Amino acid sequence: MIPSLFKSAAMRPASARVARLGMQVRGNASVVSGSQRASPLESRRSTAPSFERATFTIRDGPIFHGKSFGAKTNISGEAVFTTSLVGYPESMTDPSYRGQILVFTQPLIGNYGVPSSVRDEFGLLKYFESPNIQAAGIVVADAALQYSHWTAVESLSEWCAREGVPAISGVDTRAIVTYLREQGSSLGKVVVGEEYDADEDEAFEDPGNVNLVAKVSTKAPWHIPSPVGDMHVALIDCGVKENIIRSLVSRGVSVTCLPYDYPVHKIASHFDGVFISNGPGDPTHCRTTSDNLRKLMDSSQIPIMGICLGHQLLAMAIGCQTIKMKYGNRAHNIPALDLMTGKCHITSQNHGYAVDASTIPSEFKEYFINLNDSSNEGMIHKHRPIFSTQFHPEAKGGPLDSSYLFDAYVDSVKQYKKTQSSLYPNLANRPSPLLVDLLAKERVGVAPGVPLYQHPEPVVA
Ligand SMILES: NC(=O)CC[C@H](N)C(=O)O
Repeated sequence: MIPSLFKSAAMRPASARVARLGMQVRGNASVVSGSQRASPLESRRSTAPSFERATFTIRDGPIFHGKSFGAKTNISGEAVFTTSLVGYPESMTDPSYRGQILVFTQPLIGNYGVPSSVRDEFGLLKYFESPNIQAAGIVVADAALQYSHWTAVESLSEWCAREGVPAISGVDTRAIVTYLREQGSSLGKVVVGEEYDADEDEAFEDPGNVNLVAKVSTKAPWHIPSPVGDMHVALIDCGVKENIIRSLVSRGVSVTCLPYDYPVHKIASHFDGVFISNGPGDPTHCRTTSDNLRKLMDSSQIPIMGICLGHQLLAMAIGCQTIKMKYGNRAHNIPALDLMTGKCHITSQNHGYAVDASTIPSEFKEYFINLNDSSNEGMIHKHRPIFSTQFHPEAKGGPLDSSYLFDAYVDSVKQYKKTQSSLYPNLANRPSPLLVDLLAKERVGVAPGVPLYQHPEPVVA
């Protein structure tokens, strides 16, 4: 029962909230013991390794006791939850999760193992969204120690340990998520091995204070050619997912990935389109990018598409405000209504910020809205080929409902290229050395004459 003294969740002290969630309260911190919980798979395994104890602690909130099944290291970050049922390799390697401790509501994680770093016909990672795990740590109810899938090469536990990412299992993720939904996304900490002592607490690091995009964006431009078409797009890499690049390259669009703060407006005339990727953290850390986009839209009619952080940055460029959501939207089944067609699409999402739709200026209109919480899901220019979505139309792990948006973008890129080629025949068939020299001229990072490398190598943490 909620004590009548406290009118809203926000007014109740942590201990009252914790008691309501069915946790044991000790002093001003609560303890949930998961050490006796064994997953059915673990109990069937005859050579089950022994795991160290670990705790997951929410700042000013409960402590959950479980066991470590990843790297023996301690981390702190923003605790967020995803309700996705599948796709943990894709989610964990999504650069938008950088700095976040990812709590899975799906109770059993790891049962199909972890695939290899094999690349596809375009040289892109087939099963991951970036070369490394990006989430700071993971929290699951049960971690499957036995796994089975034809693509699997190692267990979730081995992968986390190899990548230096702590992971905790045997905790009540239902209680964690209930807490995060009531309190909002909170800072959290995973501590492995030692007995957690709330009195000797180290500071909780807030990734919201850091420009995470600067950490995940490419440091120098790189190029990936499309074998099936002659269009060419400049992609502002704020932490791009492999499947966004694949969605373009497979549709005949060669992609040059640029650092997030690259002055794209200065070189836009050499491209047929501009794309702004997803990425981690608070969009207001990337004002250089939104300023560049403003200059781009003022000086060119080039088609533009943005996804997630890309949507937020495009919105900032046209004067919109962004807001931090209470606990964000992270799932593969969120309904978004297309306001142009009246059709509802089931979408994949991973964001903690949103565009305040009331600040969208009159030359744009709202494109999609979220049918769960009515938040903004996209915007579109009334006359020009510019649009962006908060959800992920490229969605690796699915659903594919909104992949038609890439077709729409590529159509506008094709159209623009045709118009530009007839207006400026000299710009057609631009050789790539020109591009390298051009990129070098605008920004240090690429030496003239040196070929652009094809794909960044995995970064060893
Ligand atoms: N997936 C993304 O691009 C996330 C965008 C932004 N970092 C947010 O949390 O809202």
